[in-house]
Amino acid sequence: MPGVALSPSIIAVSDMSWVGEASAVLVVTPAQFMRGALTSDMPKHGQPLILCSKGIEAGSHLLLHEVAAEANAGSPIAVLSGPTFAHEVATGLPTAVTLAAEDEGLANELAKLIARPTLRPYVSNDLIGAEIGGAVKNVLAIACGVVEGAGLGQNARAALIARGFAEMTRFGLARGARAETLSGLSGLGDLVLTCSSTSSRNFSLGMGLGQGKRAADLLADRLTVAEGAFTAPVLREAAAAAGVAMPVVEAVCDLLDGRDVGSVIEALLARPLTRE
Ligand SMILES: NC(=O)C1=CN([C@@H]2O[C@H](COP(=O)(O)OP(=O)(O)OC[C@H]3O[C@@H](n4cnc5c(N)ncnc54)[C@H](O)[C@@H]3O)[C@@H](O)[C@H]2O)C=CC1
Ligand SMILES: O=C(CO)COP(=O)(O)O
Repeated sequence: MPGVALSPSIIAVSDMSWVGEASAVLVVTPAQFMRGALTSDMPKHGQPLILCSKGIEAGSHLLLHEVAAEANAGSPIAVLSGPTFAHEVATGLPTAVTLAAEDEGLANELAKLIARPTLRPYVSNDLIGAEIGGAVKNVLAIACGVVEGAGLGQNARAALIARGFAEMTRFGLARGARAETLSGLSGLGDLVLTCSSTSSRNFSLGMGLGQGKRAADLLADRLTVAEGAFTAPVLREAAAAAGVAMPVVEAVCDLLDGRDVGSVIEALLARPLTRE
């Protein structure tokens, strides 16, 4: 974000030896690189790690707080997640977020560190719920982008948000999340944000797919990460392992794998009728 100054209380580093100076570490690498970043050259000073990335680790199906606990045993862990387009936060537009830690005392302490007049953290002790909301909504945002790109209308988008939220809730509950976290800022809040704006990289990736472009070409052109593209196949596997049906997530995987939009939408709509 050229032209936007970081607060002097935040130092951005790629040289991990600086980390010792910090009172807390905001971890912001793309989800699939978090284990590597925390394992490699990061000195272990035991400060709280505040995980800001959204995803599920490929292969292990672990949530990122579980990855961080393995990679950096002994550091207290918190998750910061919610409807937060970075450019809006950076320019001081009003924003509310979930700040979750198992130890609510730690969450309260970190909330005081992070809060600003226009940035309002709400604390929680449901790490699982906070992470699943953020990871799943990225995949659903791709689906909503497809609806936009393919010109399928606003009814379809609203249906996808509601049915996608049902999928998020089923998967979240199966993995131990609490329903009220999933319907809060880091779940439904972030889902609504990213499913309705081209500011979302996931939504705009979906728009390209909806216009018939190839996923590989769209991803090759990107300078920044669209996490949903990496989360989708992992989520499909993790949902199958948990015995949870996620048809919208499966449809996104099919599109990312190159199936054509028309046949994927047709198959989604042709599933047997069922109870809400
Ligand atoms: N940009 C946004 O509005 C928000 C982003 N997030 C999440 O934050 C995470 C990062 O997103 P952005 O900063 O927007 O992505 P980005 O793509 O702009 O930046 C990612 C950074 O990670 C670095 N990186 C890439 N591979 C790496 C590796 N192997 N090891 C260490 N560093 C590596 C890149 O050089 C880059 O500086 C994602 O999980 C995203 O979902 C969460 C909330 C809002
Ligand atoms: O997570 C985000 C906002 O909360 C950013 O969304 P995108 O990664 O889709 O741009």
